[in-house]
Amino acid sequence: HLCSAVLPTAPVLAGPTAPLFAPHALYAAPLIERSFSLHKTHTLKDMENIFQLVRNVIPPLTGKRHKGQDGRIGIVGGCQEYTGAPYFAAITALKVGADLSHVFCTKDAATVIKSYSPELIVHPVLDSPNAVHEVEKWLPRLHSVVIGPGLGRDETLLENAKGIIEKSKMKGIPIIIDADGLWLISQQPSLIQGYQRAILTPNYMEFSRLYEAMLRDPVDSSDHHGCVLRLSQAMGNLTVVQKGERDLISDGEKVVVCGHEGSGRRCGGQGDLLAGSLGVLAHWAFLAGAERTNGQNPFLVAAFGACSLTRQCNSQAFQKLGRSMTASDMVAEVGAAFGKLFET
Ligand SMILES: NC(=O)C1=CN([C@@H]2O[C@H](COP(=O)(O)OP(=O)(O)OC[C@H]3O[C@@H](n4cnc5c(N)ncnc54)[C@H](O)[C@@H]3O)[C@@H](O)[C@H]2O)[C@@H](O)CC1
Ligand SMILES: Nc1ncnc2c1ncn2[C@@H]1O[C@H](COP(=O)(O)OP(=O)(O)OP(=O)(O)O)[C@@H](O)[C@H]1O
Ligand SMILES: [Mg+2]
Repeated sequence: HLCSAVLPTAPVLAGPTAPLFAPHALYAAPLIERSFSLHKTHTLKDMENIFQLVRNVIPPLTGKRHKGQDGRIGIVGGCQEYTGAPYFAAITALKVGADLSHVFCTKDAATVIKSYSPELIVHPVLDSPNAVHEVEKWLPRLHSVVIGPGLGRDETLLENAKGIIEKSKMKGIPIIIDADGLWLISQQPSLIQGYQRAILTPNYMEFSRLYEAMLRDPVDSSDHHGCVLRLSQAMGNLTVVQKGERDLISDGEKVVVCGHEGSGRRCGGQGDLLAGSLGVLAHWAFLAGAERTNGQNPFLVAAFGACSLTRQCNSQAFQKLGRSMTASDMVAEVGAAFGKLFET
């Protein structure tokens, strides 16, 4: 069933050198041509496999677990200008299946974010003089942290985010870096370089900034594949998710493509849903380990899961609302989209 639903946008696993099939050609070719391609079996197998790998890491709802076991996620972001982004990330983490979702934001953003949702735990600490310590106290209770949605670019806040990244690394916690967190990384790549429990989720601009900072070259728009691979390698093989018409996910060894059908609508906040869902999936995949992911890098599997989920939410919300669809409408689709992709 899934095969036919996602055939035109099948994920592809490819190595850095001479892959068995050329992913670009595969995507450029019309469906009919691809169906007769020599590589059909290989592609279908990979596609089914990677969805199956996502399913493998999802914890079963057994009734024997206590609150918190399926995920306690921290979101670092939210300032005077941006209160939506951390909200979208945090609420999505809950709707994907985390038990608790914490937001660490500035004082003036906190009341606003709390008023969006009673489900979120909101800490107004990010602009306090001892912000890093205030967040550090919570780190032993968190399974993953998402740094950057709605963080803004205030120097003090970026400095605090830096301290939080350093403390999270010391604890070995998976770190998802998005939005203004990526701005910080572009200025100081060594902050995260080589930490393979980190996942970067750049959009077009964020990717260009990072790539130029690391490779000292502009992005080669005729070779997205090579660019994402090289950026991951330059960062020390952490996972990079280049968001776009197709999402390219790489750990410097492989490139996984997610071209799952979404829609033409690009409202703000979609990336925040991706970051929040990845917070949970990264924890689940990391906990499940390489055995459950069939030897594949768990973070590649988590990223593929989060990308396909976000795109499925986009597709479902768009079918209902068309052009008026916004990020909140996508949040409302998380449950059904997750069920459709991973639980049927
Ligand atoms: N409701 C909210 O509070 C939201 C807040 N947001 C926050 O806003 C802050 C800035 O995020 P931005 O994503 O705007 O980051 P940037 O300040 O890097 O801006 C990206 C810019 O690139 C442009 N762009 C995007 N794709 C492009 C493409 N393919 N080709 C050319 N230009 C392209 C966009 O129009 C945008 O102006 C972050 O803190 C982010 O989290 C966003 O997440 C959106 C929602
Ligand atoms: N052209 C596109 N076609 C289909 N899906 C897309 C396209 N561009 C982005 N997406 C999807 O939208 C999601 C968010 O990507 P996007 O590039 O909008 O992030 P962003 O700019 O960080 O968003 P945000 O407004 O939340 O900051 C990703 O899951 C990506 O797969
Ligand atoms: Mg973004």
